[in-house]
Amino acid sequence: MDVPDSGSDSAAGDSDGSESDAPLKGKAKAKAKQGPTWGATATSVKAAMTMADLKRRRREENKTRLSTKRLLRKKCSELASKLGRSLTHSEKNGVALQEQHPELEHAWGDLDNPTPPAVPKQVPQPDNLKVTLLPFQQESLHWMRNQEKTTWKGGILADEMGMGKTIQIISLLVSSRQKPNLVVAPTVAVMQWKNEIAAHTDGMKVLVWHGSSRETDIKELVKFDVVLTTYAVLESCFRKQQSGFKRKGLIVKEKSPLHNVSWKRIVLDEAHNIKERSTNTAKAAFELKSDFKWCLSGTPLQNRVGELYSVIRFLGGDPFAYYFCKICDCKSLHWKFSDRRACDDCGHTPMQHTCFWNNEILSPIQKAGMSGAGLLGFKKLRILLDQMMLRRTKLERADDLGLPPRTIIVRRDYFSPEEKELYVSLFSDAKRQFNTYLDHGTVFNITNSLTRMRQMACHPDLVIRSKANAASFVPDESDSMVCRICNEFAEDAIQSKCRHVFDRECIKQYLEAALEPNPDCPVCHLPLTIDLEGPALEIEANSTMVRQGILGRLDLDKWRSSSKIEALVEELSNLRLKDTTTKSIVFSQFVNFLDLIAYRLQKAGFNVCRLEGTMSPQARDATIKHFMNNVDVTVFLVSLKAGGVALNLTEASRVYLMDSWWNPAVEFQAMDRIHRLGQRRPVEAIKLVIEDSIESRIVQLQEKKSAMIDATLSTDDSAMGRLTPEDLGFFCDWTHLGDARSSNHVVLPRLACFVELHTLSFWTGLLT
Ligand SMILES: Nc1ncnc2c1ncn2[C@@H]1O[C@H](COP(=O)(O)OP(=O)(O)OP(=O)(O)O)[C@@H](O)[C@H]1O
Repeated sequence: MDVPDSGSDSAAGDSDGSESDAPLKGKAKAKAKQGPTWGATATSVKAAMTMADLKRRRREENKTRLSTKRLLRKKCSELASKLGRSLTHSEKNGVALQEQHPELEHAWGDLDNPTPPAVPKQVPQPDNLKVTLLPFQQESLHWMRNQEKTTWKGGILADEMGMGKTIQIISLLVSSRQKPNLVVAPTVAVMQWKNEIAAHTDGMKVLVWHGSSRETDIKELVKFDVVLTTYAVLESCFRKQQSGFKRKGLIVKEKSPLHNVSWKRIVLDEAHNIKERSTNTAKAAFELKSDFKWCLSGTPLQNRVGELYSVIRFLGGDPFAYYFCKICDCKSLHWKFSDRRACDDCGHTPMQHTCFWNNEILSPIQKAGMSGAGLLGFKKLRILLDQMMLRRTKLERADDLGLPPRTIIVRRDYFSPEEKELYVSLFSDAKRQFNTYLDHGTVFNITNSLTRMRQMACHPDLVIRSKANAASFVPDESDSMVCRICNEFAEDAIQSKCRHVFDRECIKQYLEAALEPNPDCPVCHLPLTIDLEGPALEIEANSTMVRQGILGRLDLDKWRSSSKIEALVEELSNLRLKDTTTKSIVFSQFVNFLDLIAYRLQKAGFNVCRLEGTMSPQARDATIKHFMNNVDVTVFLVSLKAGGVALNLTEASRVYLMDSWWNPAVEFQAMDRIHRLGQRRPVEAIKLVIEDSIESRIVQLQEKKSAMIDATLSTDDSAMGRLTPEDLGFFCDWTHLGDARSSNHVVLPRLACFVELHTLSFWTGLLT
């Protein structure tokens, strides 16, 4: 018998597919609540009915549907005449949602006269906190206490980097001392948290929950005031619990202690680590249980407005993070379609379900930019952020902070004639490949070409003498750890199912910039399956596998520097002439480039030290202390991937960014390692750009992204004016197009997240 598809006349639902493997919960309860439904589970219901019953019921349902349709049409036309324009798809969806979920009508309050956010007051310093809070920190303590009384039960503390978010959360923990609390932080920040808690509290008990011998007894964990752990450990525990792991040929599942404790508070430090909602790390965070939840990030928005969904989902924002059914009262935080055809709770199709966030904010901004429905989307986003985010900038709170000024300078240099010739040849090659791709649809690896061009702008040897290109190349054990995209020793190495090794950041870029939705492995061209958030490949302690730097492949007697390295030498030499005590940090994401810089600077008489991702935590700590405590060590060469976040390096007052990164937030994070509380000298951040290369284009993109971030996070309306509707479309989240069916091997064929990179027009513009 025919079962009518109740969804045939409705618009598409909008899952990102990210929760398709969510556990089945409350199914029976919900079904009982909804009554019999059409769809996958309808057969047994039908069997129990007589033919007459079925016909009668169908007639009744059709009647209801018709009258609902008529009602919706009427409501839509009323709204359209009120707005003076035809309704968008999302707006029609919104009308349908409100019909089934009347509470949504008031979700935004009065859009024409939004309630201004409450102004936080200063509360007295908590007695048992050993550091004196600055006035703006006393205000955030007031705000946090109040937030815990709202339906959000937490929020996002998004002060700029270096304003002391750690101490602000510690003040909350001591002001209402309850346990146990969980802090999840990047690995480099864990010891910093431990030290700050030890230094500023009255003996709070802290457990660093890391390493293979960590405590598994939940009864022991709950005895601590604060349990500190990392995103990698959180993800790994969740994976072992959900999917299990192989032991003696069998799949074993292991309970995750972190997910089986009911925490008092959970704090996600550098919460942008969960920005991709479909990753295992984000899902692992979503499944944690606590009374109150806090997110800390100086850069909560890095690429796209859509990234904010993850933190809203983590906080459990109702109704903003929920999926709603358009034809019944079903509502869920999870995308629950076990059979991919019918909702586990209500039985209606995926087409009938809509994520409130996507419908109200993301789609309108994505489709209409900053006019009409898009502008309304931005207004709603502002209202939402005002409810649950506190962000102060260093400029706004300059008086409280007493920080010296920070100047950002872009130094523009040009290639020498020889460098230019090499660059043009590389560029022509990429252009030729691109044209063949356009004409014949052949394989074209954009990321490889982009990386080569960026490396060429730093020093031609990074391309010509890369391992893959070196004439005298003899593979050794360390080659198994070379990233197959940038040909550098992979500092944060992950492996694809086809067993190729990539630097995590490089393969992310590759996937994000792909022209086709499911890009192949850039090496073997098999379908690419890789867990972007999986643990990094480990180098055994007794391994002979050490990074063979580029210097070993060069004839140093004949070696010549590059325009960019000479620009740095000039900068540092001028600085040394003025003041021998000023210390500088030099960031690059290419460790081979750091080798060349180190060689050249040592020849110029500078005493340097360096920090790389392959160093153990102890070695990192020792190197940082060496730099901080020795006056004659004036230059610290730091790999951007290893030392770009969470470090306090206030002994230095100059930062040099040697190569441009697509995401400006990464650069801001790096610059703010020195511009933070504790800094006494004026700070300068100098970006070195080769003007006649791809780098000048990257700087343009960064400016657009910064404008988008300002427009979203601040109340600065002029920032919005710097963006075109097309820019806004690019910045929105397309992850719902992704296929994230497997929780362990997440493939993210995202199309738009790399701003313009995915568009043919970008490439045509760049390569003509
Ligand atoms: N009230 C205060 N008095 C003295 N020092 C403070 C105070 N608040 C914070 N600090 C110091 O400021 C430095 C920066 O703090 P913290 O690392 O918490 O900043 P943050 O906002 O978390 O930065 P990021 O976002 O870069 O991690 C730390 O050394 C901290 O001890």
